[in-house]
Amino acid sequence: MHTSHIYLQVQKALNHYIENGQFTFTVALSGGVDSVVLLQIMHGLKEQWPQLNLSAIYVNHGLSDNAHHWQQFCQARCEQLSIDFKAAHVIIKQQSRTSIEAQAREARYQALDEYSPNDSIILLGQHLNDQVETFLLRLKRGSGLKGLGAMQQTRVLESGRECYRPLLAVKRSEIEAFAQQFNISHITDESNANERFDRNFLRQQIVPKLAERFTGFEQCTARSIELLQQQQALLDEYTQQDLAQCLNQYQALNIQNMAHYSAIRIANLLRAWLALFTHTMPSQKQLMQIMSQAIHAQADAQMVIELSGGQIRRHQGYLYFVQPRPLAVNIERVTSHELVLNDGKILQCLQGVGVRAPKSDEQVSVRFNCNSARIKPLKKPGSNTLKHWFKDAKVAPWLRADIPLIFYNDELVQVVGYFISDNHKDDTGFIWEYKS
Ligand SMILES: Nc1ncnc2c1ncn2[C@@H]1O[C@H](COP(=O)(O)OP(=O)(O)OP(=O)(O)O)[C@@H](O)[C@H]1O
Repeated sequence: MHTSHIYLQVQKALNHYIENGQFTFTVALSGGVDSVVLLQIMHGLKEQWPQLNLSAIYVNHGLSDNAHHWQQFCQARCEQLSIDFKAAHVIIKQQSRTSIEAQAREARYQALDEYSPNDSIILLGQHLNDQVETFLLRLKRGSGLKGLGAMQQTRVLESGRECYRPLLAVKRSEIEAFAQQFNISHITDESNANERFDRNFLRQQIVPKLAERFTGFEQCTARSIELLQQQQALLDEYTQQDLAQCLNQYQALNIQNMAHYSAIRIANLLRAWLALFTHTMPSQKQLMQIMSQAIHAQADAQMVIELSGGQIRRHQGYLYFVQPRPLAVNIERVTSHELVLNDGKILQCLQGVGVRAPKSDEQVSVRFNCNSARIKPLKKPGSNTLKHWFKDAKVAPWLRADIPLIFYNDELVQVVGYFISDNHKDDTGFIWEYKS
């Protein structure tokens, strides 16, 4: 076993972890030939790397009548090899929009993340043929560079934990031959034969024909995928540079800085910018709308583009992505020097240049969204409404409702972060600020 090609491939693939002192691995064990062979190889590698800390996890989706049987099979296999085993049960809530397979996959990755030991790398059994099939499925959907790049060898889960696919360069036939040679039993999922599923159709009907006609078809496709992934990585680097050029500290995009870019470069930048806030990307039509309205329209035109998860708005030469937030709640009768607002931010009252202390008959309150309240700000020519002063200070309209306003009875004495009342100014008074 130790000299077989596939064993050496896995050993080579994991070397960089071992060299960096990472010895803890969890095999995502489905009972299928790929992950069972992977488990066996990892068990073999333990002789060579005694520090290896191995475990295995089976995710029971409860979708097949056989799920329990598969779980028992995985458990028994691990007991034979003295490998720690865990079964995680997940409940798939049927949602209409996504396929049951996609939901099961998502739930599976979540469970693998949640139930695997904290410091372990999760090992997955996907191989070269899975990769080729994924590529062809994406081709059929009309994917671009990123989609055709198919599966990465490493996948980072929501928590930051790594999944790794050490068999990605190994052909299915080799894995099956290995299982046969070393008499490794495994489960066969009958649904894999059903050609109603596109992947099975490609596996059974298409890839064998292509491989018969074109020698080395799978390896050549894998080579193309590798090149596509490299080109995507390169593009990502350039995209990061563009973002750095155009983003301000509020994650708003400077329109002028990107206006001289080509249309495809702007579209790429917009997608990368939106990905900072939302998983749902705009359609091609929405993207064109953003480009024509946001970038090329009159500078002073009001603009709101609704996307799922938020709105794109333009203000003072910048594009903002505005997400729905809970309405700020007033706090009447302030008695403390530290307040927790309903969005979780903390306001504190410090001593210094600010407004005088309230008199005994003055009630302090924090209010929001009082555009018609009047104030004469320090160093401003006269008294006017808050709406006027916000405009004067170029505060984006959607940010105004979140700015805390300090009142003494019904008199506005401070607009936090912006103005203090000239009439209440005191060099040894009080000033309200956000606690960082
Ligand atoms: N029920 C399961 N429990 C634990 N691990 C699993 C389970 N099902 C699949 N895996 C892991 O995922 C690998 C890929 O399996 P499979 O190709 O069936 O999954 P998929 O997620 O639908 O595929 P893909 O991610 O390629 O679209 C397996 O080799 C195994 O490591």
